[in-house]
Amino acid sequence: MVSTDPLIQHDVLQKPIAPTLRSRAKLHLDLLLWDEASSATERRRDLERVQNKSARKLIVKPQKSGFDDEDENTPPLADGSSVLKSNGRLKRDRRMDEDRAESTVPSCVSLKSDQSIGGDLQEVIEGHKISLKRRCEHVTEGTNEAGSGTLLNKIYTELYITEGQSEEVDTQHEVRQLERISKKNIQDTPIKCQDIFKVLSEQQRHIRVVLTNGVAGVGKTFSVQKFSLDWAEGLENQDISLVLPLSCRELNLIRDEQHSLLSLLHVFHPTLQKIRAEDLTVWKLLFIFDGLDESRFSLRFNKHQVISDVTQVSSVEVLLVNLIQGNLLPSALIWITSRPAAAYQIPPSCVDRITEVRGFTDSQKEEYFRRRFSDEDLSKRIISHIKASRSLHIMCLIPVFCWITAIVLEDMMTRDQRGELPKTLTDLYSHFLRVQIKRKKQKYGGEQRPEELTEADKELLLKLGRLAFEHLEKGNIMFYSEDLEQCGLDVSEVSVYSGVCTEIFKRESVIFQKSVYCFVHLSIQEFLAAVYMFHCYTRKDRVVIKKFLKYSKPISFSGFAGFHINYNPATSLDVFLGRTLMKSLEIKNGHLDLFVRFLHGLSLESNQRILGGLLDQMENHPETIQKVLNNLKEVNSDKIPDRSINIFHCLMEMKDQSVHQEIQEFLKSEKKSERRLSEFHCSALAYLLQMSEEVLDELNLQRYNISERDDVA
Ligand SMILES: Nc1ncnc2c1ncn2[C@@H]1O[C@H](COP(=O)(O)OP(=O)(O)OP(=O)(O)O)[C@@H](O)[C@H]1O
Repeated sequence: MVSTDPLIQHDVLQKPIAPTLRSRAKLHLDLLLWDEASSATERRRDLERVQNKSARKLIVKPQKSGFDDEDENTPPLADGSSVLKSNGRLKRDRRMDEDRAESTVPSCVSLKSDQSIGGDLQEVIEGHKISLKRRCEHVTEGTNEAGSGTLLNKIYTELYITEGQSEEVDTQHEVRQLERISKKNIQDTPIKCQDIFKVLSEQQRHIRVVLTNGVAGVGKTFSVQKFSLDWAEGLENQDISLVLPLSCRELNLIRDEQHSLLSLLHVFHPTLQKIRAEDLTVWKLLFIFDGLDESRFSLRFNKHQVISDVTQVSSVEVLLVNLIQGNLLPSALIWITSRPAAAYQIPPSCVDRITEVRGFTDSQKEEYFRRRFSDEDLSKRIISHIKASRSLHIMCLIPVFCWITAIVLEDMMTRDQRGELPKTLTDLYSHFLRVQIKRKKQKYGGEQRPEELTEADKELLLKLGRLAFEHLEKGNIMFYSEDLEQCGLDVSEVSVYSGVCTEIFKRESVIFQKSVYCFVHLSIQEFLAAVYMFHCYTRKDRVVIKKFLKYSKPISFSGFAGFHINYNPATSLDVFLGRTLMKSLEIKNGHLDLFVRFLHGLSLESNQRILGGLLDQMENHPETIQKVLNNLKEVNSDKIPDRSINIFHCLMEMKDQSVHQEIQEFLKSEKKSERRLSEFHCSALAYLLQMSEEVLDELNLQRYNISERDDVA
């Protein structure tokens, strides 16, 4: 029936922020050796030539074309509703008509426009292609050592992407988004990444705005990188004149500045310094906004300044909204990627196509490992190990887990003493940290055996843990050197653990004068934060723990009601973990869920051992562990039905099989069960059924003793 594998919990990837650490090659402005004086006349001539040539077929829109009459009547700062009603819908419909006309034009016409672009303009495009290729062809995946980047094309594995949205977007928590991915009954139409702007059926109209959803670590940024590289190498989408990736993470850095669209492009794509406003109107542009979830903008589609001129200065968020709505450069294509919980920020009326990156299929998982390891024998062994462990196999649906698994298994397989294969997330992440410690030792030397930690190592890792924890609480994923200093870290210390925390945005540019750091993936930040918190608990650091738990309100825990009143960090593990769980359950978007799961996992001695002395080994009395397990099972989950699945995950992290077994028995029993299935059991049942490989012919809920509410749920 349902899998007996204890850990089927790839939902880790809830909300991470995983920076794909692209290599940021320096941009060589000197590629473009422009002679300003001569190019001006030349370019005007080119422009005229393009406009004349394509007047009949190509719609070359000056900024206000098509809507001038309306725009003139529109006050620059329009009240949202009136903008939307008087301009938004009407404009959109009219634009659609024009766009439809445009979309019937075969792509070669656009290509013709490129060909007719004169030498200087063509040179800008070529220069931009070279620069973009440099930026996209390597991936660094957690190491920022010079030259260490892998070629994207070597490791890039085709992803399973679908058109349309499989279900209503869950704005609360991405755990369920991930679970949804593995449901087998979703209607979906696969689409190739390079085709997302193509009209694929007669029913479809011109595709101007595409929104790509996908849970964290599923490969959105990689897709953007691959799309851009293929364009830059002249392989795909050559009807587009310029592909312009703008990561939201980077845009955050100029959140408080005022820019025009043109100056924004100059800042982020210095190779385009020489382009002018009129160039933008004749070229077919694609703007890619990667990682909307990471943006700190508030996109106000209902009330904003209307901008239709690429030289008009405003805030970045206003420029973004105008681009998306089509007020600014109405013929430009827009691609936005986002984790599902943040996608609601874009009104559906602005979006022509929604796609969803769903991760790797089983065969793609295998291909990933084959591509990753040049040693064929090693990749074969790794693939068969993953297949043998159902939990790992399911986790590898999400590419970032494939990456962590690959690092851990490569190390385990090439060691003499392999040890037990990781079965829980805490296991997997503890091994990941161990491998990073070992790599650091091998690289920077040290007298001890590679996995032994000195006091200085411990101190450094715990400082990183503190950084992770303090910023996790605040919801921060990026840090500046001041933040490092506040935790007693300096830049050189962080760089020795570049596989864990690393510097991003090394690009030379005026706006990036400050170095910015982040953990290689949010799940790694969550893990280190849990390591730090567990350390504070074992060291009885009352100040940190009390501060963390201070604001948590009591939730009804039938097993230990009232303990919150007299909480004392020196008391016991079960009380500490119980309070932390309560705190996490109070947070609606679940941003401490994974942290709490790791914290429960770290209470097991077996995981503490993997970390090679980083945590003080606790004398865990079996009774204490049993108390923690009992408490988890006794949480009154009726009050938190949406969140009870995380309690099940905590049990799994502690390698407790009892709930799993109970569910199995429920499923096997022929006669109607006497015992009432609680909300908690229902969540666990639903979860296990979704993750199971076996398809049930029938699930008759009437056979189970559940409340009506559960039935509806
Ligand atoms: N197509 C792919 N081929 C090979 N590896 C991939 C692929 N997609 C993703 N990965 C691996 O997964 C990691 C995370 O991917 P990526 O950063 O693209 O995810 P994301 O969806 O943008 O996540 P987030 O929402 O957290 O930013 C990459 O660093 C890489 O190791």
